[in-house]
Amino acid sequence: MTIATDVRTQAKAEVQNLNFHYGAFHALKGINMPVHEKKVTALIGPSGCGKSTLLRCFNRMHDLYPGNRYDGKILLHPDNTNLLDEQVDPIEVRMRISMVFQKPNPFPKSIYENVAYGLRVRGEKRRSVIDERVEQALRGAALWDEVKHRLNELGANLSGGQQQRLCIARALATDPEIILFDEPTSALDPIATASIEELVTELKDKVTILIVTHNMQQAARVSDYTAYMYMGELVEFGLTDQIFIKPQKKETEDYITGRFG
Ligand SMILES: Nc1ncnc2c1ncn2[C@@H]1O[C@H](COP(=O)(O)OP(=O)(O)OP(=O)(O)O)[C@@H](O)[C@H]1O
Repeated sequence: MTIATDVRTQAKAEVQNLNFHYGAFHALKGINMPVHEKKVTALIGPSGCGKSTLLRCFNRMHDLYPGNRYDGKILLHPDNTNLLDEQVDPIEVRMRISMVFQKPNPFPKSIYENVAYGLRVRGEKRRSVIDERVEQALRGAALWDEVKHRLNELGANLSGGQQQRLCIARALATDPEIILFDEPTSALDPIATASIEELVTELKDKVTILIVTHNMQQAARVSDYTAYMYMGELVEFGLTDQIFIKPQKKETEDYITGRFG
């Protein structure tokens, strides 16, 4: 595996010798990779290579199903917490690391309550604090101006692109350190896709981002770093410009240029 990184940026997280099993199936094999702070890292590779599996390790989603097994570490800096440690509460992990899914999935609640949800789970009861955080999160997701007069309407009444921005606002509300995006635009039209891509680029001023995408142009447009995976292994990791212009491995080049995959 080839790792070329920009040493000037700090790692927000580090994947160390990560193996993951779905029962008997060995889905991730010895993954080592930094996740740079306040940068966008794209996970790319052919269908079934393990992109979503890797993403889901970061917020311990796999804990929800029996038979799944992690080995290795994902260290979250600055406190060096190993996110995969059994002693670490997955609920706490999910407060620090939020996820935005492929299909917009607002809760069957109002726009306001969708965004307030994580704060309420955290035990926040002060209405003024919740109001302020909801507005901040909706502004952060570039949705405030479109919804400020209809906060009590159901989230599901919004367009697909707006629903995805609502899910991003919900993810932002708890002030996460990392946001995981799992193919966030694959269910959206080109205009909604462009607005989500623009948002991802703006968000990296505040938060570290990891994004799974099938769309090579999207990876090239939005990410600073790219990881190319194949059959559960990390083949190459580096600055996106380098991976797309001058990859070090032939397998990466074949995938990027469409000769394979
Ligand atoms: N719940 C599961 N149980 C068993 N195997 C699984 C499970 N989920 C995924 N896999 C297998 O793990 C491997 C990696 O799947 P994963 O969904 O991470 O790939 P991916 O790169 O995200 O693919 P895609 O781009 O098609 O979404 C695949 O071989 C898949 O069949």
